[in-house]
Amino acid sequence: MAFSCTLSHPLFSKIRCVSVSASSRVAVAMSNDSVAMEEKSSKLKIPHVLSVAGSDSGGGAGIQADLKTCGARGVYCSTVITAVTAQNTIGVQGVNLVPEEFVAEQLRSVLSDMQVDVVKTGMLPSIGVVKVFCRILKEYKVQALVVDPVMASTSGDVLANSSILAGLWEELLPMADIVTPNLKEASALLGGVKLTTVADMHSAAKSIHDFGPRHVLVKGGDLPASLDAVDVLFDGINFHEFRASRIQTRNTHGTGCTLASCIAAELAKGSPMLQAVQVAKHYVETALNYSKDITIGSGPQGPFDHLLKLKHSFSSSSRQRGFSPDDLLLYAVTDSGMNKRWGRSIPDAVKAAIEGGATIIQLREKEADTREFVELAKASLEICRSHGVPLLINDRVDVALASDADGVHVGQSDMSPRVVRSLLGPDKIIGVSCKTPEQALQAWSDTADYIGSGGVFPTSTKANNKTIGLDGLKTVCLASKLPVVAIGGIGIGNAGSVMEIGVPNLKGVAVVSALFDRECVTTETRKLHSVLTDVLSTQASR
Ligand SMILES: Nc1ncnc2c1ncn2[C@@H]1O[C@H](COP(=O)(O)OP(=O)(O)O)[C@@H](O)[C@H]1O
Ligand SMILES: Cc1ncc(COP(=O)(O)O)c(N)n1
Ligand SMILES: [Mg+2]
Repeated sequence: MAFSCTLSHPLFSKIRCVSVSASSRVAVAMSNDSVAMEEKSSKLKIPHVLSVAGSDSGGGAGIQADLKTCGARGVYCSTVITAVTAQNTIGVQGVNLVPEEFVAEQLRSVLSDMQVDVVKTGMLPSIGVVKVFCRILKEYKVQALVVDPVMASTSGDVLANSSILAGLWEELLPMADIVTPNLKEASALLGGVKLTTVADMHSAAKSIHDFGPRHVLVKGGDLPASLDAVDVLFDGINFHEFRASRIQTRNTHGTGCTLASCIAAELAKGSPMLQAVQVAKHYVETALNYSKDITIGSGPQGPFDHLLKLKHSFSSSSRQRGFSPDDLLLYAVTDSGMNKRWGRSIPDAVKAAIEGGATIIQLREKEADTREFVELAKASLEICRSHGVPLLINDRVDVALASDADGVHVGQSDMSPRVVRSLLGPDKIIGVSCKTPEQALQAWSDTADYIGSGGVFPTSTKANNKTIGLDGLKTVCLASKLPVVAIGGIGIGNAGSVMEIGVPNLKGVAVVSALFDRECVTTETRKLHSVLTDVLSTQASR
């Protein structure tokens, strides 16, 4: 049966809602059709966490943290909003409570229909909301309940006052599979005891366990003078300490919400509790470390980056822009053998080439073992980033991932560019070696960013490599929808003639021996750079 109501709270005074009663929905859910649908949908089921929490306008904690965390951990997240807060990095400027009846309605909407695996609570701002939540949750079967007993924001502003404590003690905690108080919340739950050491955290966990939750995790983010960030888990029999290095950062707003929702996400995937806490702890540490330098807002408590992504666009040393075909102009490909012969490390060779004007670097390492290759890539990447030059890895997608290089160049017998794209994501650069028009078209439909075409001339770096000559290069360029870099036997003497074949998508030349099998890489790169810029300015003046 449908009915409409006007919500009583000032926040919603103008809003009318239309709803369907819970009982009619249960009846529908029991029909044969929906049973069949349920069976079908369970085959494609994604783990599902329901977050019951407050909205943080600043986006770092509360509902927003839970949504991002679940998203980052590959888990679906539905939401029941208990309060709307006006919050930023300075503090909490206002709190507007959602009426209890409307919290109840949201709960029923989600729980009656959406196959929730795990429920996670954050800000439950009043005893009424705590009671409504407990009453309704008992009507539905879920796999686990994670309770983050939020009482204050990190800024010290009150989000739920001590009047909720009775509801926690008597109703909520006995239902919880895990409760995750910080030091202040643990102290409040225990009537105000002082907690200042890890030993205190152990005894607090034990005492809170007496209220009935299956597990208690006392979080030590605010433990004074502790080098590590230590959390203590008690499962009713054993204690487990989780330690992470304490990240020096202002961006700790929302760590508690994030930890709890990550635990919920891992439980929803089916992990046992100990493993869920371990993963969540590691996730928070990684996210904090990753975003320790980002600056959002001017207050003392910044949010961090749940998606481990912002660093790239905020850090001044990172690439500031996406791939541009003009990056292909002077494409330097390192060769470990040659550099070794001339007594250079790969990072030194990279630095020298960039100083001479290389516009993109590819590391082609056929000799180094994997661990060494990753280290070489990381060291080279630091140099490339500080000059705004993209760094690609030849063949090795794993090395590109491990080093966070800007992309990969693959050959026809390496991993398909489409698979590489699925592994590296939309922002990385993917290049493919192509000798024929068909291969060039395939590279485009496989989502590559550019193609390397050759060998144009015979070369010592690839024995038995069929050359395609300038005519072959031109044919491939004309067919290609992607920008092209020419490769194979190209140096200062012939780069001009290659660039002058007269096709607009030929954007540059890739060079190995002409730069690295020489005594001074910077000098040779500079010479080649001036040949190429001469060609470009002649072409521009035509
Ligand atoms: N600077 C930090 N470095 C590493 N981990 C931290 C840091 N601050 C907090 N944590 C971790 O973040 C999680 C949330 O802890 P805490 O800040 O105590 O809770 P809350 O955010 O609820 O106040 C815990 O696992 C804690 O150990
Ligand atoms: C809406 C809302 N919920 C929870 C917190 C706690 O944040 P923290 O994780 O920093 O203690 C918050 N600041 N705002
Ligand atoms: Mg905190």
